Amino acid sequence: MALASGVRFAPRALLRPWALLRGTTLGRTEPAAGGGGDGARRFGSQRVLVEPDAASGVAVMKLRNPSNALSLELLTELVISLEKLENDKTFRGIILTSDCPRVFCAGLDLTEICGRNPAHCAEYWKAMQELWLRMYLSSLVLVAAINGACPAGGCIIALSCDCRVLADNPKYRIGLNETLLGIIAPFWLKDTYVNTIGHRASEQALQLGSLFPPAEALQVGLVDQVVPEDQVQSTALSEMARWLAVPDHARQLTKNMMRKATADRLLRQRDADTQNFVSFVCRDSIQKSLQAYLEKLRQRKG
Ligand SMILES: CCCCC/C=C\C/C=C\C=C\CC(=O)SCCNC(=O)CCNC(=O)[C@H](O)C(C)(C)COP(=O)(O)OP(=O)(O)OC[C@H]1O[C@@H](n2cnc3c(N)ncnc32)[C@H](O)[C@@H]1OP(=O)(O)O
Repeated sequence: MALASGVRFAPRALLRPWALLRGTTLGRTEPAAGGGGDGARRFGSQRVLVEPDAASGVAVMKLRNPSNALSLELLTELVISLEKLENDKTFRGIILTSDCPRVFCAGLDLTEICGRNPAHCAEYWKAMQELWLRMYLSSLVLVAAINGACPAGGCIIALSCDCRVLADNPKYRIGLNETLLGIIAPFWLKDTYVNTIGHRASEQALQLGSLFPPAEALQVGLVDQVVPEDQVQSTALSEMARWLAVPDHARQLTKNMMRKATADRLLRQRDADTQNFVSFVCRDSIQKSLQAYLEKLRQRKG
């Protein structure tokens, strides 16, 4: 499997991705609902459903994990689906959206870093880096159709797309709220934020752990459009058409020119970033606060 980073990254899950997917449908195709014609074959895995439309060259990728928390399995399946579409010259764009009601993506799956050993935390963080690198540098047009809450790691997934359409629901807040959980966004999340909303707005939002409701997210430039919930998909398709109207080679080279320095910064320090992450999250104090936070989330549900 070609990796965004070259040779250094080899987490067990990605060296043996199919092992994680035993019993799932990844790689199998089936007719899309209401489809059946050319390009209407969907494929997917347990946690990622892909509905490709060969005629338009656009695939809709739907996340369907509980709360779409970014578990190691979800990260792995996302990378595999992305790679599959990148390698198929039929496709020029992906609309990324959620199949879970009210949640686009709940961010890092905290159960992957709470009560786990350092080796697992390292494997998990490398998978997170890998997904970000692949999405951020993807040659395809990525449009996020954000149809639910989008905190922290969820916001990063959205920020690594080229364009964001958010449903107009005050509960669907978006932002990097790490500080409120007592954790610190690593430099590459910070860089992605700065690249999108500018330095001053990022400085404020990161320190305060702001989660922006739709109107404010639009105002600060975190999303490109806010539309009624039932128009998120159609607006994402219109945005996609606008981006696909540009010749691929010119758009791709321009994207690379804009993003490469940010990605290279992580590539240069990937191991150190992993070590920082692991030593930070494995601290007793951080483990205790992660545990308390997870407990609060579970109780809130009941
Ligand atoms: C100095 C060096 C520094 C180095 C770097 C160090 C650290 C950087 C690292 C970290 C970066 C972190 C980024 C993150 O992404 S942290 C995760 C942040 N996410 C959140 O805070 C979201 C929490 N979830 C929610 O607010 C709600 O669940 C949500 C609004 C998303 C949905 O609400 P809803 O009411 O629909 O669903 P719930 O009933 O609350 O949840 C259902 C179910 O899901 C569980 N769950 C939710 N989110 C998570 C999660 N992020 N991880 C794990 N599990 C999650 C929740 O507990 C429920 O579970 P269950 O009861 O059904 O078992």
